[in-house]
Amino acid sequence: MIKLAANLSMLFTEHEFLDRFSAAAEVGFKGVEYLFPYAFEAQDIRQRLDAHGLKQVLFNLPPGDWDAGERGLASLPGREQEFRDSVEVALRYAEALDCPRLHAMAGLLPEDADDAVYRRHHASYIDNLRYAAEACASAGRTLLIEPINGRDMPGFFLQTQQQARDIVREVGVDSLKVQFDLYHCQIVQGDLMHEMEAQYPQIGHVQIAGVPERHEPDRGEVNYPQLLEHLEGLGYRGWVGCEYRPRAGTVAGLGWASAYGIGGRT
Ligand SMILES: O=C(O)[C@H](O)C(=O)CO
Ligand SMILES: [Mg+2]
Repeated sequence: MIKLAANLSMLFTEHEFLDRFSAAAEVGFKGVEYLFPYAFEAQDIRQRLDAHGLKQVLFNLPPGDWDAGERGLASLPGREQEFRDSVEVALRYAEALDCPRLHAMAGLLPEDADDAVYRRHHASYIDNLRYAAEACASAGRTLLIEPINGRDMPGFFLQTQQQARDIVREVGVDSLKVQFDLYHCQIVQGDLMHEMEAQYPQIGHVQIAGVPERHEPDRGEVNYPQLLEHLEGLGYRGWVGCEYRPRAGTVAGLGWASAYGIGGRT
């Protein structure tokens, strides 16, 4: 059965962050993900996970200066030491939270990037991902890269599924996998069933949201029940992150999730 994880950066935002864990557990979630844990002491998060029987399934490496518009460090030339330091911070939190997956956001290309700039970003990306994937492998964890659409994140370095496959192959470290976000894939290229099958061997995590509004997955362009059934038929037994902004209240919008054991008060 598909295992849904609550994305606490988007769901249950009716509550303060540390109170979202109990809110998610209350409606049946067994796994949680979010953008970043770093504003909190790891033990404060760990206490919530343990108190509510939740697994920490994913979070992101530090992204650089998020408030200044940065969206990851992995492909940024000249920021290699900062990226390596971010890997160490993320691995410390992953150890404390027993989190098996870490997402390294690629970062943004300058608007006027020419081929030479693109190649420098690509070279930094490959070197940084190799370093991080080897560090994750040593810690028994998986490093993820995620194609993100250029409408939500203009200039994001990694946007297509084929680009992600090529980069995973070029890095050549088994612990590097793809975070397959079906919302982004539909916006960038569509053809979701085909892309799912092509990506399946290197899928390390899946995320979903309704397209184009990024609300609940029960509205919009994508037939998620059929896609998730197909994903399970391929043999995927990982988590599916619910990374969407509820239309009118998190719990009120969970009707679609009852098919996956979520939504009833526990
Ligand atoms: O936005 C997304 O889809 C990613 O999953 C993310 O973690 C960065 O925002
Ligand atoms: Mg995502």
